[in-house]
Amino acid sequence: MSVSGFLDVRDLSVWYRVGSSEIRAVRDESFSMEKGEVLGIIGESGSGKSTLAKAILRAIRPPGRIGPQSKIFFKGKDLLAMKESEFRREVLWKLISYVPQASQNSLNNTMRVIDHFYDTAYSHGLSREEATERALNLLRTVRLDPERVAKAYPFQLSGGMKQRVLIALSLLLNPELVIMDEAVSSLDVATQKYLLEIIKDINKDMGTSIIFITHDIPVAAFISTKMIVMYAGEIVEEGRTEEIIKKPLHPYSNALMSSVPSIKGDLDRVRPIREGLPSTEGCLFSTRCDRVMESCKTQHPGISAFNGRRVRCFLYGTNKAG
Ligand SMILES: Nc1ncnc2c1ncn2[C@@H]1O[C@H](COP(=O)(O)OP(=O)(O)OP(=O)(O)O)[C@@H](O)[C@H]1O
Repeated sequence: MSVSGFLDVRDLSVWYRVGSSEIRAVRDESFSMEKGEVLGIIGESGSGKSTLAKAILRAIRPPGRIGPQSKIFFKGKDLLAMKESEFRREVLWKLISYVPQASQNSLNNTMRVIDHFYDTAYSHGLSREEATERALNLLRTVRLDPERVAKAYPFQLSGGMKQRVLIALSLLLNPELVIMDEAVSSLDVATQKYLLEIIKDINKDMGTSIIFITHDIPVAAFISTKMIVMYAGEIVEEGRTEEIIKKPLHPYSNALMSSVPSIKGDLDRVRPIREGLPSTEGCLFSTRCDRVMESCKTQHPGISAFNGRRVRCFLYGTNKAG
């Protein structure tokens, strides 16, 4: 697979310990991202999307662990090999920042909005004047009234406004990559649309690259230029968003697209995804796949290149059965 020189994730595995057993949340996955892209990561709940993001942010805490062979390069720097203090000083917020899942609750109701900006600014050596100027500009960028909102307390703002504050905050140190985890999920549809347009403008006008994690296919279709589809900790398909939306190749991607009315056809053609747990043998999706073959039940498919995409399925590429 190609190497971008921007973000290159190699052989990433993440385990969590639950009681006496371990869950493999990301299974030896590799992918790249180019500067300026909006990379959408989609998949059902529990497919490993947030874990992937947390690994890039070095936020997997024991008893969770990252496999020793895993590498995450950002502009050539091996993030997992850095000292924790160096990562916090040189990378977090400055190069890579994030808007966490359920993030509206991450603002402190006893602090004014501007104080949240000061907190991050001080820890990175930015003066109060500089922080104020940047904060007001960023609040304007996310289409908030800067003077009024800066002085407000989070509990005085609507959900959509709080989310915009968090996006502004994530941009304070002008990072090159922002990871947004379910950034619009808790909002009503009209507010979602408004916020997605703001995020698109940030990508276009500021050149900020974005990893956008969502289980919402229409949202991913609207915002992303490239897409990764995850199932049970594996990347099952990767390619340009418009191509995956128009013609999903992997049976799981196809099932996802067919489960959404606004993406493919009318309501009569909406099909819920067949229920079932990931298989413990062969292809993980074989228990739910409507194109399952005998080989899928015993052999595990690797991911292979096919028509400008990568697909993990025996129907395509060098994996193709027969
Ligand atoms: N801290 C944790 N301890 C134990 N298991 C975890 C932990 N965090 C995630 N998991 C498990 O790892 C797997 C992947 O979870 P993850 O949150 O990455 O998925 P996701 O696709 O982001 O789903 P969601 O949108 O629901 O967060 C799931 O089986 C989940 O239960």
